[in-house]
Amino acid sequence: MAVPFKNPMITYQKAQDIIRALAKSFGHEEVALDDALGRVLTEAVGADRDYPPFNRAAMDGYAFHSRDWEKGLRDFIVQEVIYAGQSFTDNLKPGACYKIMTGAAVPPSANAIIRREDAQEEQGRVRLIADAVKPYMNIARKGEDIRKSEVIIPAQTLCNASVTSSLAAVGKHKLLVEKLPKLALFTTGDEVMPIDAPVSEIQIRNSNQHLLKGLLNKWHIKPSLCKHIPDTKNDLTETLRQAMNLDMIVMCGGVSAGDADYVPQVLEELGVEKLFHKVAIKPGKPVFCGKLPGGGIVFALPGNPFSCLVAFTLFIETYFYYCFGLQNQPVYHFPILKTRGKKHKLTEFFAARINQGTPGVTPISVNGSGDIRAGLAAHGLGVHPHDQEELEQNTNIQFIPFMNSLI
Ligand SMILES: Nc1nc2c(c(=O)[nH]1)N[C@H]1C(S)=C(S)[C@@H](COP(=O)(O)OP(=O)(O)OC[C@H]3O[C@@H](n4cnc5c(N)ncnc54)[C@H](O)[C@@H]3O)O[C@H]1N2
Ligand code: MOO
Repeated sequence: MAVPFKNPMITYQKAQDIIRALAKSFGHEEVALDDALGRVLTEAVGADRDYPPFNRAAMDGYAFHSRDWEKGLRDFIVQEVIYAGQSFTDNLKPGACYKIMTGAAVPPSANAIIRREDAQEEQGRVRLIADAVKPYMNIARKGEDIRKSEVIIPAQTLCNASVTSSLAAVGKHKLLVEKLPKLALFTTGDEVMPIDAPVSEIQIRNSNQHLLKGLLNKWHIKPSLCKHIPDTKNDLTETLRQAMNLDMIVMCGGVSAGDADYVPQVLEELGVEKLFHKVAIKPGKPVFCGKLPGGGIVFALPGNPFSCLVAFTLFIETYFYYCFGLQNQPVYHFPILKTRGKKHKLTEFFAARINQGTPGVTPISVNGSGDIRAGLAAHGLGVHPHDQEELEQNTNIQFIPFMNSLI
């Protein structure tokens, strides 16, 4: 009798291609600048005026006209004191200067500033000391940074503090951002207990719920439904049914080959179209991904904590990068600082840390994908390609940083 045909596992690159092809925006919404950190801007923002908007004093000192200096004048009458935010009263008379503060607008009759440290002021007069004077020295000229209407922040930018401060500078207090998906987060397993409940020797605590909440939170996504589901087909069916119309379901556990691993079967019974189940990676191999009947997507991740972290990083993050119109998930190349072996034919992802001294990454040893310390101290995942038995010390490897781990 013929041996039943076993589907070959797809590569993680192929799985990522499938996910990218399905990615879509969840729509746009307007938010106040105060709520924009961590969100993705959907509109390009231009300068509302020239920057600096006026000729700005870059130093506390004395503003005068270089013409007077060229005529050999070194002693000036202090005609007026100008503070930041304050307008001047009169144009400079010949032989006069302004005492001016950093950030103040330099009047048109002055075109150079000598620093306070390079001047001697006494009784309304000042002696200015400099080897040479060039027009506009110590003055930031109107429009020299940015011209009015010039785009300063392109669309599809992730808002960090530098972005929100630039938006604030141009008066953009309301902005259009990508909407976040409506998402359900489910963990599964009869042995998995709430973290504040007593645990017997053969039970474990629900650490993955916190792992996944934390990973989602980096994208500012809060699940609208968050539940733990026991390992029965009935419980799974009833709970999953409530989430079929959401944009996304993220779940973990119950996806491999055990007698109680009902997740893929129940999802398909509820009308989910399987996109892939099992990818040629370690850890994370049993990951499942499917299309919800309502148009959303479901990711069912393996239950082992490190498998869950790896599958989230490779597949769910890829999905978010594309849905939010960001560039590809970054992949860096670094020398590996310690030789690393592997005995199987799958692509392996290992926790790794960027070194602070010698440039490179150091693998972090853990005792397999069930080790609860798996992601501790890691900045991201090193990639050990399927066809290489050994990654020799100092060879360049691919490194996928965890979202926001490098800043
Ligand atoms: N016959 C086979 N058995 C297994 C295979 C296989 O290919 N054939 N794959 C193995 C691999 S690889 C993985 S990974 C696991 C994944 O299994 P499941 O996704 O079905 O997950 P569970 O069996 O439910 O749990 C695995 C492990 O993780 C613990 N767990 C589950 N949920 C949580 C949680 N919320 N917080 C913390 N820890 C959790 C669970 O107690 C188990 O120890 O399957 C292998 N088996
Ligand atoms: O691949 Mo499983 O994801 O090793 O434990």
